[in-house]
Amino acid sequence: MFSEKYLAELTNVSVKPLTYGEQMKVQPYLLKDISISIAEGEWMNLIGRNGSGKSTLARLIAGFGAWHAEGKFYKDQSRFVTGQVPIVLQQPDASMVGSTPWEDVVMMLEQHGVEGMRIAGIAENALRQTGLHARMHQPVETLSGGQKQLTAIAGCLAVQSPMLILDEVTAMLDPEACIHVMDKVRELNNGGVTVIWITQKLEELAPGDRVVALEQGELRFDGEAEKLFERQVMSGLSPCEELGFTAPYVIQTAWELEALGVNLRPIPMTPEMLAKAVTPL
Ligand SMILES: Nc1ncnc2c1ncn2[C@@H]1O[C@H](COP(=O)(O)OP(=O)(O)OP(=O)(O)O)[C@@H](O)[C@H]1O
Repeated sequence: MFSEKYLAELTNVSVKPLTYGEQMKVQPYLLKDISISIAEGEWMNLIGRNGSGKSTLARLIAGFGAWHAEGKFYKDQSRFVTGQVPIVLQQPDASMVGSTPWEDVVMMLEQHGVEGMRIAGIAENALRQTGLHARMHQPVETLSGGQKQLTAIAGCLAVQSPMLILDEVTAMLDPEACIHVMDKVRELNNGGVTVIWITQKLEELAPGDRVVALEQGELRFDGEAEKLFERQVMSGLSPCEELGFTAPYVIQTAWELEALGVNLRPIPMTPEMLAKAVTPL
């Protein structure tokens, strides 16, 4: 159930590329007729294949980008200090400007015109929130990819954005770092920060999460993660399969069990949930 208080709302939004000619013929729209609302405190996963329009949608919500957009777009400007939503990108080095996490966050605050006397306290707090406090003076080149991503996230938190957009931030991290970054961002979300989590890894979806799926710039699914994986009676396929995504191993196992007549609804999304669902009471 999504809250009534929207931070951003798009109604029938379409985006056309700025360049015309050949590109317009192959791809007249980058996004087509998108209606979507993002409630305060929500965790929204945005999924889709390469080129489906995820980053375009993220940049539109964030307030960056150069295209022709049409339709209605509302953002609660009173909640965004700078009017823009910070985006953390896939490449850990892309967002680092300082030579240590401390310097990076301080520079972010200076850029946003935060009063000098307040900067140290805010920076320290943001680095503590992301678990980087003990490493805040460590040279950037000695930080791991995950620690760099957490530094970028700390910078976003420091400027008090009520929303964070994370664009495939775990794509270049090892499995342990992925879990660490994900846990930290979940913690921030539990504390009230609205999160748009862009991913191609469906194992990152958690039970009860909202999932929004794009295909060739069009909205193809907006609902709970469990529904993405539930096979329909008529077609025998789940929205996940219809969209051509590979389901996580635990979901594929659940489908096999369902085919054998085991009733598994809601569909178990973790190995623990699956084990519990098939264990006789
Ligand atoms: N400003 C622009 N002008 C023209 N075309 C653009 C522009 N921005 C993006 N595109 C095109 O729009 C399509 C969607 O790109 P986008 O980066 O949003 O997809 P994506 O789902 O994030 O892909 P990926 O997973 O590969 O990052 C692509 O075909 C891309 O080339």
